[in-house]
Amino acid sequence: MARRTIFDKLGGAGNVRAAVDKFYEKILADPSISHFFSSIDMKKQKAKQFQMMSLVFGGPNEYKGRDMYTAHKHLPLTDAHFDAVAGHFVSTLNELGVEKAVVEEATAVVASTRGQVLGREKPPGAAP
Ligand code: HEM
Repeated sequence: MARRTIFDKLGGAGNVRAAVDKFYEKILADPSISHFFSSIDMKKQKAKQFQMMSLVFGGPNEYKGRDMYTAHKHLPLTDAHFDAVAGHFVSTLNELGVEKAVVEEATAVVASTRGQVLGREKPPGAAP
């Protein structure tokens, strides 16, 4: 039997899209982080986030955006910002009724991006 990816376990593209919508509603309603998105085109951002989530969750690889280091290096982000975003991600999946083990697996993938998002780690293959 083929390995089931997190993308499949979440229920495929429709659910991942629903998760992205809910996730952004939470981010935009959170005054500790919403200002980072004030001049961002959320339609494009959601599309990129969808592609990114599909990719990290083992779904179709259609991600055309920048790596996580390059996408965030101009932003003064702290661990608190990262924790806020990661927290909204977990509550989104919980509210959608995603199984606990799948939430944990998906959260571990998001957690693995912390070093690059906060500028501490460069992407693989980057100049030192
Ligand atoms: C938790 C892990 C995170 C992931 C997986 C993630 C993912 C992404 C992706 C896929 C993009 C689009 C990249 C591109 O335009 O090529 C992006 C851009 C962006 N992210 Fe994140 N992000 C994360 C954390 C954060 C945090 C903590 C913040 C701020 C609170 C943030 C704020 C932004 C902003 C403002 C942009 C747009 C940058 C621009 O176009 O100028 N992200 N992120």
